Amino acid sequence: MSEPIIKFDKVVKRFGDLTVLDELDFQVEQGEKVTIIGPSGSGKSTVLRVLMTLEKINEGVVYIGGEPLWHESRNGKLHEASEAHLRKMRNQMGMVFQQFNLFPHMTVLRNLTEAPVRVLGMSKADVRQRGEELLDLVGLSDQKDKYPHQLSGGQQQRVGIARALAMRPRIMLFDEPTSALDPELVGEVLNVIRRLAKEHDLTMLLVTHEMHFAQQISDRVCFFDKGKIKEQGTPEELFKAPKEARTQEFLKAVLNPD
Ligand SMILES: Nc1ncnc2c1ncn2[C@@H]1O[C@H](COP(=O)(O)OP(=O)(O)OP(=O)(O)O)[C@@H](O)[C@H]1O
Repeated sequence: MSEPIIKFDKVVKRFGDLTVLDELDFQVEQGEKVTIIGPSGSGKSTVLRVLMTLEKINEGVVYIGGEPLWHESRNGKLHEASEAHLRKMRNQMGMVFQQFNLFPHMTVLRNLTEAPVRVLGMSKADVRQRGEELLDLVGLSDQKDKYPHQLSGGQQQRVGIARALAMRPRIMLFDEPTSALDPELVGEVLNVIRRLAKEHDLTMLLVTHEMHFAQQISDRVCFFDKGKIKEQGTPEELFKAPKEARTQEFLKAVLNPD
């Protein structure tokens, strides 16, 4: 098998005395769609935030496409990465947050074109065309001249997805992308992610509380508990025949809350 596109090698992340990632070993293959599920506080979002270089790690090494994320190799040794290295590595990833984080003073299309022009130095014409294609992909071609406050939460989140894709990432990270939405708007966002997963060769890593969706979309589901992967497998294996008592208990609680 080729080199994993994401690899966590004994990664430790602490906040003060609290160990949030506990010598975590975790890998994602190129093109794989992986979902992380688990109880609140188990470290799920931290995995994504570490990848997006929003949280530093304390120990271990994270690799993206075989290259250390938080380190640079000099004279055969790993040293703390420079800001330029972090920026280069971060540009390989796109992240969709719970809160959509759109630029409020920019139109929908400008939200998509701003960073590719400014950060990647792409031509305005190319970026505009790509932006329009992406708005088509998320079903919002007719909204391109509106401002974020004129859109529903579901529409804003679809712009958030298109905006992340506009940076041409190799890896898409989704951090509970529907948890801030009214229930009737969840479906339209999940549909867009489902379509992306099906039609594109992107590597996708998702944290979600939507178990049914995780089941449908994932090649692999990882159950996190206390900063480690307690159990992982295909959706079929994990949801239909979980082996660990902790996984069984968690799934029972979330699938049959009453
Ligand atoms: N900046 C921070 N400072 C201190 N503690 C933090 C910080 N960020 C996260 N934590 C703590 O780290 C732990 C793991 O957080 P994380 O957000 O990764 O959990 P999670 O599994 O995604 O949970 P949830 O499902 O509730 O979002 C939690 O106990 C959280 O309170």
